Parts: sequence; C-alpha cells; structure tokens
Amino acid sequence: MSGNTFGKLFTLTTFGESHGQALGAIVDGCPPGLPLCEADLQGDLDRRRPGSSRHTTQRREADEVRILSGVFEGVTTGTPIGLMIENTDQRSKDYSKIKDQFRPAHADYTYHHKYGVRDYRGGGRSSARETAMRVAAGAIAKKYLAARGISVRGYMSQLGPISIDFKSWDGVDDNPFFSPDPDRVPELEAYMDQLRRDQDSVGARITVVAEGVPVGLGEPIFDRLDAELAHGLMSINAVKGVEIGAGFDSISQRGSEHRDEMTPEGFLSNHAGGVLGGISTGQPIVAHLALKPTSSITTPGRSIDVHGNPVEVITKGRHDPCVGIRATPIAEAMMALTLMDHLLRQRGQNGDVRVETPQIKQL
Ligand SMILES: C=C(O[C@@H]1CC(C(=O)O)=C[C@@H](OP(=O)(O)O)[C@H]1O)C(=O)O
Repeated sequence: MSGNTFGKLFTLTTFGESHGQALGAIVDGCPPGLPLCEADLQGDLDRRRPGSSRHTTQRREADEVRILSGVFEGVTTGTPIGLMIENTDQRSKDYSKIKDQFRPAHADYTYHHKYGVRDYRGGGRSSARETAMRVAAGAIAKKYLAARGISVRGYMSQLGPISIDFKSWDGVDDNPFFSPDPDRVPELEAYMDQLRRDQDSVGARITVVAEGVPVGLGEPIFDRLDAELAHGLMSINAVKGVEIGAGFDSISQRGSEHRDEMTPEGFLSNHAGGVLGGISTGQPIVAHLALKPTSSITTPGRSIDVHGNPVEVITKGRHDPCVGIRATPIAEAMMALTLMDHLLRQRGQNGDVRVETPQIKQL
C-alpha cells in the first residue's frame, strides 16, 4: 500500500494531480441499494470548489463529478464506485519559475527527496486539489449515514486571530467562510482583504460535529474511533493539529470538571467529544482541526534550490490565502468516511447497532 487508500470496509482510493488530466476516486465497500446520482455529490463539491469568493484561489474549476461505475438504475450495486472530475483550468506556467526551488513550508522539499522526481505543476499530488475526491466520496457516506439519522456538519471556529463562537447552524453555508455567526462575516472579510494587501496567508480552525451517532462505533485499541478520526482529519492538506472534544484543554482541567456526568436522561456535558475508550458514546462527536497558513505566498522567503543553492522564493499564481476557508466540507467528508467505515465494521462484528442512544443534553 502506498498511502492512497483510506478505510477498512468502506474504502476511498484517490488518484490524480492538480495539473494532470483529471482527479479520480474508487469508493469500495458501499452497501448495495443506496440511491445515488451525481447531484448527491455535487452539492458538497460546490461548497469546496475553488474560485467561489474573492477570498479563495481564483482558479476556475466547475468540479463536475461523473460517476463511472457502481451505480445501476439509480442505486449502488455493491461494486466499486468510480468517480472522476476533469481538470480544466490549469495554468502550469505559473510554476515554471519555481520548478527547481522548494517553497518554504511546502511539500515540494519532501516529495523531491522521497521520490527523486516530482510533478511540480500546481504542487502535483501534494495539491489540496486532491481533496475534491474526498468530498465526493464523503457525500456518499453522508447520504448513507443520513438515512440512519446521522448528520455530519462543520463550521469555521477561528480565522487567524479571530475566534468565532458558535451561534447557529442556520446560515453556515450562506457565507464564504462557513461562519456559524453571520454577524462576524464583515470582520472576516476585512481581515482577509488586509491579508491580501499584505501578500500573506493565515491559518484557521475548523470544528466538525456528527450527531445521531449510535453508541458502540470504534475499536478499542489501535483503531479507536478518535484515533481513526484524527488519522482522517490529519490527512487533509495543511492540517497540523486535531483535537477531540476538550482536546488540549484537558491538560488544565480537573477530573471533576472534565468528566461527563451521567443521569438517566443522558450526559450532562461532552468534554469527551463523543468518544470514550475509543468507542462512540452516542453523544455528538466533536473534532477541531488546526490548518496552517498556505505556504504559497508572494512575500519573498529564503530557501534553497534542488542543487542546494540559496534562493529567494516568491510564489506567484492563484492561491488560497487561507486554505481553512474551504476546509469545512473536506473535514466533514473525512469524518463521514470514518464513521461510515466504523458503522460497517460494527455491523460486521456485532450485527446491526440497536443500542439506544442516550438523550443528548449538551454539545
Ligand atoms: C485547484 C484547487 O486548489 C489549488 C490548491 C493549490 C495547492 O497548492 O494546494 C494551489 C492552487 O492550484 P493552482 O496553482 O493550480 O491554481 C489552488 O488553486 C482546488 O482546491 O480545487
């Protein structure tokens, strides 16, 4: 295996480069009989698509997905689902100047040393463009999970220094930031406009929440649900940290504060983030992601070329000044893929999940 496949029973394999002909995926292990068509995937793809606001890369891609296999007369057949999106707006000349240079903080350096050869155009396989396929596959998982009462939603909880308190799910999809508080959008826009003038980039924090997840998903030791979530989320380009529930705040909490006390009506808090001992509790599963600032910026930076000579790197082209702005649907997809895989694994070992979910009291 060379790291292009995610999951055990419900698997996603992706292929393709940012400036190659197309991106593709094979989704295997999907149960038969799920009604599925392109429109089911396109909604989430449109949420991730480049060029949808002035705060993202201006590369214009329709990201129109085609289902090549695994669906017959409108339902999945249980055979591998092949997906494809053609690349239509590559501008590879933007990269000719830096083809022999390593952008500081970019995978250019590690790909070069690992493989000895690399498609430098648009970052090749290391480009975040690959995440389109995760989103398409995640939409299949989301649809299957939704039919079982499980939802997966995300929002931006911090843009650079600006933290955004959760207000409501209403309107999260109606602004380019996925802000859960629409009143903060002008502030976020002003921040991004200044950032663009500064020719710089910034990081972000995304929060993803799955609700309606039954008790019992996850394996107790190496394949803990939280470990697999961290794997899936950490595998997204630019992610440098993942927290489940209280995450690193657990360090300063006391046991009496951190513990989620239980009553016959349910849990009284959710510091665990919906996972205990690697297994879902039935509470909402809550994960937070830290995305680093985009490495491709026009502010000159010191680096070296492939021969080891010092160079000053300036990355021109069409780049996201904050990859976190488009990361919400990607994070949702990775959580949905992980939950889908574990739902099938739970069913495989223990039969259909029938344990009643305790009443949810609080996020
Ligand atoms: C195209 C997408 O994002 C791209 C991600 C990306 C990178 O280096 O990660 C660099 C840019 O590619 P290019 O230089 O070819 O325009 C982005 O536009 C996408 O997400 O669909």
